[in-house]
Formats: sequence, C-alpha cells, structure tokens
Amino acid sequence: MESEWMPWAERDAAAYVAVPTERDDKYSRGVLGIVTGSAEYPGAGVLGVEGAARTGLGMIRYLGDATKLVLSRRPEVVTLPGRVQAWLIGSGTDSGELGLLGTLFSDALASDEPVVADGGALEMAAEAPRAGVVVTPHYRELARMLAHVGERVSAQTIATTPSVWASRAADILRVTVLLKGSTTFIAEPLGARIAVSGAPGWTATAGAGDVLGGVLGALVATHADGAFEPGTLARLAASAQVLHATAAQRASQGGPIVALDIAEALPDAVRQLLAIRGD
Ligand SMILES: NC(=O)C1=CN([C@@H]2O[C@H](COP(=O)(O)OP(=O)(O)OC[C@H]3O[C@@H](n4cnc5c(N)ncnc54)[C@H](OP(=O)(O)O)[C@@H]3O)[C@@H](O)[C@H]2O)[C@@H](O)CC1
Ligand SMILES: Nc1ncnc2c1ncn2[C@@H]1O[C@H](COP(=O)(O)OP(=O)(O)O)[C@@H](O)[C@H]1O
Repeated sequence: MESEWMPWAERDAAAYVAVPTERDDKYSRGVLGIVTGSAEYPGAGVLGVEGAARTGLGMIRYLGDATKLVLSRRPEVVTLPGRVQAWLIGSGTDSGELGLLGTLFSDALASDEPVVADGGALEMAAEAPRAGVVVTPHYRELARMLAHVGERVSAQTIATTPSVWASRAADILRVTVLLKGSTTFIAEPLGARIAVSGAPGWTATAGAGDVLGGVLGALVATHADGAFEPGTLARLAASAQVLHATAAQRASQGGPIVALDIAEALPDAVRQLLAIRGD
C-alpha cells in the first residue's frame, strides 16, 4: 500500500523559522559549515551560501573549493574551520573527483552534527547512514545513490513514481530523503512522509537546487538541538522547500527567474511566513 503523504503549508513552515531574541548572539543563533563548490562548479558554492545567508543564521564557515568567488559575493563568510552546529556538503562537486573535499565530507558525516548532503556527497551519505542526515537528490541522483547500495532503478522510473521511490529510498538508505521535482517528496526512514507542491515551473533552472541546500542548511543549523528527534529533520526539510517555493513565487511573479533571484527573495519569503505566524 502506498504511504500517506502529509501536505505542508506556509503556516506549518512558519513554525520552523528561528527568530533571534535579545539573548542571542551569532553563535547561539547557529553556525553552518558549508563544503560545496569545486573548480568545475564554483557557482554552486556561491548559491548555497546565498541561500543559507538569506534564510537567516548566525554565521557561515565556508570550507569548499570556491573561496574566492564566495568571499567576493559574501565577505561576511568565515573561511576558517571551527565549531559548527550543522553541515551542508556536496552541491557542485563530482563524487568521482573529490580529492580533499572527500575527507571533509567524511569528517562531517562522522561528526555529531546534523548534515545536509547533496551533489557529490550523496553516495558517501548512502555508504555511511546515520541519524541526523538528510539527502537532497533529484531523480538522476537518487537513481545513482540507490545503485550504489545495490538497488537498480532508472531515473525515468523514479520520475514516473517519485512518491514511491522517495519513500522506498528513505527506508533502504536509512537517512531522511528530500526528493526534488515539481512536487517535492520528503521521507524519513520508517517515519514521516510529507509532500510539498506549489513551486512555479520557472524554478526548474540551473542552481535552484543549490539554493535549496543552503535554505535547508540554515534551518537545520538554527534547530540543531532538536534535529535528531524523530520527524524533526523531515519537517525542517519540508519547511525549507516551502520557503524556497515562496521565494521563487515572489521572485517570479509569473516570469522567468535565475537561481540567485530565489536566494534574494528569501528575506521577503521569511517575512511572509512570520506574518502568518503573527510575529
Ligand atoms: N552554477 C553551478 O555551479 C551549478 C552547479 N550544479 C552542480 O552540477 C552538478 C551536476 O548536477 P546535474 O544535475 O547537472 O548533473 P547530473 O545529475 O550528473 O546530470 C547530468 C545528466 O544531465 C543530462 N543532460 C545534460 N545536458 C542535457 C541536455 N541539454 N538535455 C538533456 N539532458 C542533458 C545528461 O544526459 P546525457 O547527456 O548523458 O544523455 C546526464 O544524464 C551538481 O553537483 C550540481 O550541484 C548545478 O546545480 C547547475 C548549476
Ligand atoms: N517543474 C518544476 N516545477 C517546480 N519546481 C521544480 C520543477 N522541476 C524542478 N523543480 C525544482 O527546481 C530545483 C532544481 O534543483 P536541481 O535539480 O538540484 O538543479 P540544480 O542542480 O541545477 O540546482 C529543485 O528545487 C526542484 O524541486
């Protein structure tokens, strides 16, 4: 029998926006370690950083391979290693050519912090499943992850029945899965099943997924204490998808957008959600 998919609306997502209080400083708000971007795809590093920064968090430590480009766009970013509350790894990297990035990915996956894994870190996340990990593949990437653990399914089959495969993948891979598409399906191993729709078709543009990784990284870093409780990572993932879709809608207004437009519309999307909450 197919799983029950719970919808997730702006009102639900609003509860997962962390608003700083007078007692907060940049560390208590949450620090996100980001290891994304490579010589081949430096732009993905910038897009994830922008997504996270515009969602709201205390600080970003960027340790990927696009430091120069990231700093030229966001001088607020710190490029030294140090304590973080969560990790975003893998967007804009190739799993076959990781070099030193591979060590950083395995350190993050072996750490006690929650991890958002994308792009070239997906196969490593599939190899070493643990609680507190959420993966954000599109259909082809999910097919590759499943092949990596011996489950053969084509990207076309996943595209035709994404809810079935998001659900199955979470149970097989034993990590929380956010499967990207026109409807995004979020599944926790033997747990929550959430479906989020409503993003405009204009969202299907290069780098939009890299921005989503940043949004989710920021939400996880600002809720790191609860991230290991059953269902929390799935609800944070659904909230990130809602914020991303709201930002895309605001940026698009029925017309074309680029990924950076989505990142730039995030503060307004956050305000829209907080207004629903009554803040
Ligand atoms: N600005 C940045 O830095 C950006 C960086 N990005 C980063 O890039 C990394 C790889 O992500 P990805 O999703 O593109 O790669 P992947 O899943 O291997 O798919 C390759 C498949 O696509 C297909 N294909 C290619 N061209 C096609 C065409 N014209 N028309 C139709 N099909 C076409 C091709 O098919 P084939 O040519 O083999 O038949 C193959 O199957 C990832 O880390 C991501 O973060 C992106 O986010 C973009 C912005
Ligand atoms: N038809 C669509 N309608 C709405 N959103 C879409 C559609 N197709 C893809 N998306 C969204 O666009 C983003 C694309 O991400 P991804 O495939 O990772 O691309 P990239 O790697 O270039 O960033 C995801 O957030 C996905 O959910």
